[in-house]
Parts: sequence; C-alpha cells; structure tokens
Amino acid sequence: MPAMLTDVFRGHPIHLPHSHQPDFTSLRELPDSYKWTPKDDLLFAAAPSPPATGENIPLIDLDQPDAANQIGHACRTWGAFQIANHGVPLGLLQDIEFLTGSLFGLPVQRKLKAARSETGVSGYGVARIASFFNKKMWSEGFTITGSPLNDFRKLWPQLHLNYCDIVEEYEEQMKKLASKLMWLALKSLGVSEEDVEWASLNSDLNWAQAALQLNHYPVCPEPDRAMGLAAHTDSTLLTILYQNNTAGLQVSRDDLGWVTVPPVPGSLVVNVGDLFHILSNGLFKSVLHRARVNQTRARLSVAFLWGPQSDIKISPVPKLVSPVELPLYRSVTWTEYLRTKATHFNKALSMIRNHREE
Ligand SMILES: C=C1C[C@]23C[C@@]1(O)CC[C@H]2[C@@]12CCC[C@@](C)(C(=O)O1)[C@H]2[C@@H]3C(=O)O
Ligand SMILES: O=C(O)CCC(=O)C(=O)O
Ligand SMILES: [Fe+2]
Repeated sequence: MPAMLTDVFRGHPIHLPHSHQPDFTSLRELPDSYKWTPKDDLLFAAAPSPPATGENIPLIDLDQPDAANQIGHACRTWGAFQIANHGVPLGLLQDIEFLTGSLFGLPVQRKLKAARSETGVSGYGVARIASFFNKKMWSEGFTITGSPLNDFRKLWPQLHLNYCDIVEEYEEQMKKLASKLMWLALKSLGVSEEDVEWASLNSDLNWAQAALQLNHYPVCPEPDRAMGLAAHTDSTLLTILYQNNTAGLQVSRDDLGWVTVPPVPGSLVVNVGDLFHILSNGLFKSVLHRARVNQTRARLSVAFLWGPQSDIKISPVPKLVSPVELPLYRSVTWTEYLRTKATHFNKALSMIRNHREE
C-alpha cells in the first residue's frame, strides 16, 4: 500500500509562523504584519507591469475538435488556460461554492476546532507556503485529503454528511476531468497512454490522488499593500481551479508581467503544475501564479490539486527524450517532491534538475 498524501509530512513537521487566524472582519485597518513590500516578496511589485496588451490565458471549448492542440499550445505558452463545456454540472459548482462560503462564514473558534496540525495536510489554516514569508497573507484556507468526515463533523455537527457528499461528488468529477485534460495535452505532443508506463499499467485511474484546497480572501481595507496568496507554482500534475465571480487570480508571463484571469461564469481554470513540467521534459510551463485581494468583495476559490500515487516515479516521458533533448530532470515521487517543496519552496524544481556534464 503506497504512502498516502495524508502522511506526506508525518515526521516532517512544517512550522508555520502564524497558527491562529485573526478575525478578518473586525480589522478596519491593515496591520503592519500584512503590509507587503518588494523586500517581502521579490515578485510583489518587481518591475512595473508593461502596458496591458489585452492578452489573456485562452478559454478553450472542450467540445471543439482541435481542443487537444489548443490545450497543448496553452500549456507551452502560458502553463494555464480556462475551459468551457467541461461536463461538470453547474449545480455542483454552485454547491461547492456554497459549502466553501458556509465553512469560512463559521466563527473563528469553530474553524479552529478543525485546525491543520504541523504534520498534517488536512484542515483549517494558512497556506503551507506561509512559512517562507515574513508577512502574513490576507486569506484563510481549508485543505481536504482523504475523507473530510472527521473535520466536517467538528465544523457542522448537523449537516456534515450533506457536505461530505458534495466533496465526494466534486472530487469524482474533477478526477475524470483532470485525467482527460492530461491525455489531451500529451496527445498534442504525440504522447499516448502506451508511452507512459505507469499510467498504462494502471489504466483504471488508480494511479492518481488529490487534495482539495478551499480558499477565502476576505474584503481587505488596503488591497494594494496586501497579498492574498503569494506567488507560487503548484506541485501537481494539473490543478483545476474554480473561482467565484470576483477576480483576483493572476498568472505571470515573462514578457507580459502579471495578468489577471477574469472569472468566466461556469468555466474552470487549469494550471500546469511542476510534475507535468517534469513529465513533459520542460515543454509545458508550470505557471507562476498568485491571488490579489480587493476592498469591496470577498473572493472564494476551490483548487483541485491532482497528482500521482505516492509510489509512482515521475520523470520525463521517454518519447520526449533523445540524444539532443536530454532528460532535464531526475525521477521523483509526489511525496518526495512535496517534501522538497516544503523545505526549498521555489528552488524545488532546480534541486531535481539534471546538470549537464561538461
Ligand atoms: C498536495 C498539496 C499541494 C499543496 C501542498 C499539499 O500538500 C496540500 C496543499 C497544497 C497547497 C495549496 C495552496 C498553495 C500551495 C503551494 C500550498 O501552500 O498548499 C499548494 C501546495 C503545492 O502545490 O505545493
Ligand atoms: O485563489 C486562487 O485563485 C489561487 C489559489 C491557488 O493558487 C491554490 O490554491 O493553489
Ligand atoms: Fe496554486
């Protein structure tokens, strides 16, 4: 039985500087501990963004016959895209948004009953990457791995079973969608299931696992000085993100700077994660992204973080490697990678990069 995502930090505690969440609603002014400057995050306000060109991540209709090529192109140029006609029922998206709003609307003391522990993955707390920054982020999160039953019982003594059903159904739909998207993207590179050994051996999808991250960005008194979620890449193969109707997600492109991803009702955002970058031998970009906040509207998002079972070694697909295109990365399991990320954050990819012998 492979180690589960739930156990990834057992024996590897992560010390988060701020374990107790403030009650954001009672803060009329932004405390200094939330005021970010370029010194706190080199990417916070680096060079001023070039004039907006109107360019944005593509919105891809999955019913279009050339969807695979469009996805491949988006993965190479942006590392992100939005999807329409994805097959996930609108009612389910509304249900997960309702659940997320209801969770973060609970009193702080109730939320803290389900607080994430230093060695755990699941539960309520600040984002894991908070340990790498001196300043606090203007957000709260709730991570789900495995069954949320125990945590949900603490949060909603009466309604927990209804909410568990929503999470189960949401994860089921997301799993199917994530796998479809991965194969469409690989198809654009001429790679099929037979070319990926671990996937073809387990074609019933038992090779995948996931975490669900619920995020809340409350209304903020000084949004220009605050940071909702600092710039990062996801450690996943793919992340599928649902955002409510409030903008805040930004993706980075070297030539364009930070670009805001506009919410499109009913659509979903897809991010290429670090493991897909490795699998594609660097052809797909793992997208650097962050979340900003605003002064008038609270924002909610739900990220489905999808990757392989913990015993599967991910390395560049052999078909994409040749004597001229050497493998850029050594093989790594998701567990190993998450631990590397938890220690080295944005240096994690370079730590597993192969260095050319001169
Ligand atoms: C599977 C995982 C990816 C994640 C770390 C985690 O163990 C569970 C939470 C995930 C998340 C969500 C918010 C952003 C992020 C960088 C973080 O701090 O926690 C990601 C992690 C990741 O992708 O590395
Ligand atoms: O809230 C967002 O739009 C981004 C969330 C995110 O990047 C994450 O949960 O990994
Ligand atoms: Fe992310």
